[in-house]
Amino acid sequence: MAFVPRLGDFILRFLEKMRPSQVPISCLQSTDMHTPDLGQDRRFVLELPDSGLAHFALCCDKTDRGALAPSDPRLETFLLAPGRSYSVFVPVAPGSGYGARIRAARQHQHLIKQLSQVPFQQCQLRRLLSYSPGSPPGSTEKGFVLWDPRDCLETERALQGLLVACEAPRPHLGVFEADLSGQLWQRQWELLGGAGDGGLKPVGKARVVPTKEPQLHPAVPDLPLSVVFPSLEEVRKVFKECTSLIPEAQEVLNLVDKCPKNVQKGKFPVIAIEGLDATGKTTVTHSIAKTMNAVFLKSPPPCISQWRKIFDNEPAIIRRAYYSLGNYIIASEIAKASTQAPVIVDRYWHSTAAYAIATEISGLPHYLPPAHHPIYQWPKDLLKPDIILLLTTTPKERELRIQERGLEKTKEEEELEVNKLFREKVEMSYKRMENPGCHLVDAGPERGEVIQNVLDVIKKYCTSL
Ligand SMILES: Nc1ncnc2c1ncn2[C@@H]1O[C@H](COP(=O)(O)OP(=O)(O)OP(=O)(O)O)[C@@H](O)[C@H]1O
Ligand SMILES: Nc1ccn([C@@H]2O[C@H](COP(=O)(O)O)[C@@H](O)[C@H]2O)c(=O)n1
Repeated sequence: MAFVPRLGDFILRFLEKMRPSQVPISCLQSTDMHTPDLGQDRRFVLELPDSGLAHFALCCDKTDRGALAPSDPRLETFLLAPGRSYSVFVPVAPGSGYGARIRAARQHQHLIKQLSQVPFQQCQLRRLLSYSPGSPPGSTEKGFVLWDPRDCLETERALQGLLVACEAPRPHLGVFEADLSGQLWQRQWELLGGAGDGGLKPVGKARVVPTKEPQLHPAVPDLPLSVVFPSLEEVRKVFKECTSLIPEAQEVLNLVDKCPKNVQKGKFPVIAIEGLDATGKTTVTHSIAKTMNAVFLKSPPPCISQWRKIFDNEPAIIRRAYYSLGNYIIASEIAKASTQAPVIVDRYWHSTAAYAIATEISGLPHYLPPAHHPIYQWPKDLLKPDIILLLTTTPKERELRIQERGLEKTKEEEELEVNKLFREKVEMSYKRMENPGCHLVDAGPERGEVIQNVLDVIKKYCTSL
């Protein structure tokens, strides 16, 4: 409660400093907040420190009370923990296309990057997703809760400065607090006007009420529009929107457009090798390519690898589109090569989809889309391999191999190392892929044995050999 006058005072000071003559007095005096009409029924999913998910709505009179769940003490425990919790959202207008979603994704990533630096290094960020039940896919909005354990003015000031400096889409800010009865509320602030107006305006407060957990993680319906694109046409649309922001996107598109479309494989077998990093894919693919006299290919292909770092640093929607396009380029190379010899591919579509699903679905592995969900299907317009092998090994063995190898790691590889749950989600997603699904191979034994096991599986299932 002490926060309210403090935030009000601060905003007064802040706005006065920014534009003394243009401070909208009405904004600064509204300490008698009302419960806003939040219009559409928006719900929120918060990833808790133990990777559980807490679901809530912001309650106004029109909230569907039938959907409310009994109280969830985890929400109070987390959002009212000593210190201060802020929520930040990047809005996306309903029905927006890829352009608006890309801008929102970049804004979200920019905020996350800034909030991992000074003076926020004492703070913690938790993923928060907002969605409207029953709305068409594409309506989820990404945000986060920033928890400042020290509740210090410096954090508050820096956060407001960061948000006020944001171009469109302008983020939404909320601050959590309890009333005297212990009820959890969110106080909401609007960023004012254009860059010249710089400031925040209190717009009201809403009760935080737990809601029932939906059957599917709310990010699932959006996956085909955000990271697991079902066709080349969809990925192209995403990348086309990127060309004005990232010139290299046009270079990638030029290469894709040179490739023949809807290609078919030749008479020789096509084998894809998949697995988490350091499970031995490169070792296996090189060795069996030699044994089988096969052509070795790798996704993403060398012709676009020079831009990989650029796209790896972009938000998921752009990063995944890059890898998807890489798969379509590789497909045309597979088509050509498989008319002459067997083809071995180091990573392909399953890598793109499994990592994407695991990254987008917050919380524990059981929140992943269930087995046989359409998201695990192979894209209809992408050349299918004859067989896909998934190399698996224990986390300990992988760690050993990573240490021994000592190469530079991608951000995702670093995450795999530290985040056991992420690793489990990638592997579980791999195992749920179907049509074609993966044949599992234990990659734990010594190299020779793994390679022999791989060759045995290929011989058993690859009838065209
Ligand atoms: N069966 C094995 N036993 C012990 N070490 C292995 C085995 N297979 C591969 N290695 C070693 O483990 C390290 C990782 O192997 P490799 O590069 O083949 O994995 P990868 O799956 O291709 O990794 P990434 O996906 O990160 O490129 C290498 O140093 C390799 O020599
Ligand atoms: N077809 C692909 C290939 C790779 N990725 C992403 O790249 C990372 C691993 O690549 P390595 O070269 O280190 O094996 C992994 O994090 C994937 O996200 C992909 O998405 N699709």
